[in-house]
Amino acid sequence: MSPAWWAWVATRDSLTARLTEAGNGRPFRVRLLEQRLGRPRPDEARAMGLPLDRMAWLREVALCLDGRPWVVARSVAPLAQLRGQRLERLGERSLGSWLFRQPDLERGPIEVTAAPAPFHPLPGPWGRRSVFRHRRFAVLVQEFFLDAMADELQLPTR
Ligand SMILES: C=C(O[C@@H]1C=C(C(=O)O)C=C[C@H]1O)C(=O)O
Repeated sequence: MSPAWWAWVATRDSLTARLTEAGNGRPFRVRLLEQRLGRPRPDEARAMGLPLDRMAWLREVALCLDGRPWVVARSVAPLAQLRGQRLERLGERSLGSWLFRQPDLERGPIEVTAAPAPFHPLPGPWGRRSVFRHRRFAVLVQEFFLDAMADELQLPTR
């Protein structure tokens, strides 16, 4: 991985904040693609140490700068660990800006993949995911960086 992409893929603070900054005045927007209850994919259940038959709150968004998707993200929060959080009310507000305001937030190790997003057709160089926990609430956040972002920021292809 090029150092320029590593700086994005390895960042452990809010991607929402970083994208807004990198957008350099371009309007940032979270576009809600899907929000529903359902079963996580088997690899997602494994990443969270969750039995395969458990239901979760699933959310898919595109993080857009000036209307163009730069990142697509899918988040999975097991129902049993929602602890009364009203995540369905987030709508087009960023999950990140809520998450990073939570006290005692812990972020697990970041897993990286060169495979494309399994839930979205737009191509991109890298994907990553990690589990956030605060108290007993847990959410797996998976983010795939898109070619459009590489174009706009003149990043290397990989
Ligand atoms: C975890 C973050 O939240 C971002 C916002 C998301 C959303 O609104 O659904 C999803 C994943 C992230 O790309 C972050 O900003 O780092």
